[in-house]
Parts: sequence; structure tokens; C-alpha cells
Amino acid sequence: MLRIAVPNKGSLSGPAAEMLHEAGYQQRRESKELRIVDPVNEVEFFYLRPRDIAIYVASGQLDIGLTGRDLLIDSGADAEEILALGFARSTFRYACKPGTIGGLADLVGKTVATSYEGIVAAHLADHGIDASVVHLDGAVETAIQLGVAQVIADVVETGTSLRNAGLEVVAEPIMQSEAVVIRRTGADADDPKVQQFLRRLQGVLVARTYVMMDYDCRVEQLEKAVALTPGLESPTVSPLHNEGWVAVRAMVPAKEAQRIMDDLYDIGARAILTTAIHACRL
Ligand SMILES: Nc1ncnc2c1ncn2[C@@H]1O[C@H](COP(=O)(O)OP(=O)(O)OP(=O)(O)O)[C@@H](O)[C@H]1O
Ligand SMILES: O=P(O)(O)OC[C@H]1O[C@H](OP(=O)(O)OP(=O)(O)O)[C@H](O)[C@@H]1O
Ligand SMILES: [Mg+2]
Repeated sequence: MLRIAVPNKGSLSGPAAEMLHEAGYQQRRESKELRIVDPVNEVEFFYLRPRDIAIYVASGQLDIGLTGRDLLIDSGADAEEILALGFARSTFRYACKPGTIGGLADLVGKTVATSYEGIVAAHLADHGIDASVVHLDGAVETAIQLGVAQVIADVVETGTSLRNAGLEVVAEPIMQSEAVVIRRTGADADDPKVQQFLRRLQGVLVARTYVMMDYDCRVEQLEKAVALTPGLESPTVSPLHNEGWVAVRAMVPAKEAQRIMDDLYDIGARAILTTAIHACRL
């Protein structure tokens, strides 16, 4: 039975459960449940604190974990990212009161408050900056106002939290994060159960980002049309009853679907349809 760690709280928890559900796995019904077994898929899910997931996976007791890239790196645990999941996207950045810090070099001698001490200490060391780091559990934006630090390093998505605290970002982002699947560093890459799990999640990612496009076009326009809809490998082209016409079917990125439909129409394609993909194996 595959043993998988899933975030039990916070920004990662809802979208992670949703993705697993879309991939056909049973998920917990109550937010207090700490472990469930999905007997049909032979998977056991452990609902753990997001911060602890890399540590459990590195210990070898759990095969796979879903966590944030920033949490993985911050933990320093012996685990590695094997698939990016496209949700909980954020940057990790320094911020301060406007005008107090010009750039990275000005951090020398300052105190940086953060919940991600591992990332910040490593970043400062990499840049040869001698600054103090104070660990706080959350709501670090308040640390400057209350005099605990002159700088914070925190997750920034929309920037609303920083704006509300009267702070602004400083220097380049320390890292880009998103939800990721992790496993113990060097674990068996060919384990068929792990491979099947990854294929299912990849199927969800594809179903979320692509749509199926169908249209009819004249044979003379086929090459131009196929250039607009190359598909993942190659589009399916079928003859139509009306001579000189073909039907084409290809997957296209959902975000570009409307533009592609316009371009197809302009070169003479007709009966252009898009349909959602519910699941897939590439
Ligand atoms: N506003 C946000 N937008 C996108 N991702 C976020 C946001 N806040 C946190 N994350 C991501 O969520 C993960 C942190 O999860 P965690 O549950 O520890 O924090 P949280 O979502 O802030 O919840 P909590 O309220 O318990 O602090 C990290 O990978 C982080 O990058
Ligand atoms: O750029 P934004 O869109 O505002 O998002 C970023 C904020 O979201 C998270 O905070 P959360 O609300 O989870 O509180 P926390 O600081 O206690 O973790 C994170 O720690 C930032 O403060
Ligand atoms: Mg938080």
C-alpha cells in the first residue's frame, strides 16, 4: 500500500485534497481525520502539518508527500521534488518599511523576522551577509511595527498582506514556490505504485490546462490549421463525407483556446468546438 502525506491545514490543504479527489482518490470527510485508507486504490493518506511533511517523507516511513517547495527547502530534510502541482504559487521575499533598505547589501547588521529560518539563513550565507534571523510562527508582517525586526522574509502572493502592514518588497525574490510532490532523496524511481500515482496527478494537470478542440476544414487549409493546433503529439485528421473536407481533433492549451478558434475561423475552418477534458493519461 502506497503511503502518502497530505497537508492537513493552511493554503495547501484544500487544493491538495481537491486534486487528489479529481485523480480518483478517496479523501477524508472530516477535517479532524488524521489518516484514511483508500482500499480500492491501495493508498493510505496521512494528514499532517504542512511543515512536517518533508521530515516524515525523508524518514522513509511515507513514500510520497504533497507540500510547498518553500517548506521542503526550509526543512532541510533529505527529500526531493518530483512533480510540480501548479497551485499555492507564491514568491518568497524580503520586505521592509519604505525607504529603510535599498537592497540586499543593506541587510548587514539587521534583524530579519521569518517563519522560514532555513531558507533565509541559507540565502544570507550564500550572499555573504551577516544579519540576525529571528524565528516567528506567523503574521510576521507585524514584527517590524513592534520593533522585533527591521526586515521580514515571507510568502508573498498578491502583496495584500504587505500593503496592509505598510511594507514593501526589497531585493529580488529569494525563491518561487508552488505545491509539489516529494519523495525521499534517491528513493526507487521505478516503483510502479509511485509511477501510477504521478501519472494520475499529471492527468489532472493536463485536464486542467488543456481542452479538446474539434473543427472541419478544407484539405487545402489543413497544413495551416494543423500549425495552429499541433496537439501534444499530432492531431487526428479524419475524412468527411463531403469531398475536399477533413475533421481535425487536437488538444490545445485552455488559455489560448479562444484565440486559436478565431485564427482557425479566419483561415476558413468551421464547426469549431471545444470540450473539457475530465481525465487523461498522456
Ligand atoms: N497567500 C498564499 N498564497 C499562495 N501560497 C501560500 C500563501 N500562503 C501560504 N502559501 C503557501 O502555503 C504553504 C504554507 O502552508 P502553511 O499551512 O504552513 O501556511 P499557511 O497557508 O499560511 O497557513 P497558516 O494559516 O496555518 O499559517 C507554503 O508552501 C506557502 O508558500
Ligand atoms: O501576498 P498575500 O496574497 O497577502 O499572501 C501572503 C500572505 O499569506 C500568508 O499568510 P497567512 O494569512 O497564512 O498568515 P500567516 O502569516 O499566519 O501564515 C503568508 O504568510 C503571507 O502573509
Ligand atoms: Mg501562513
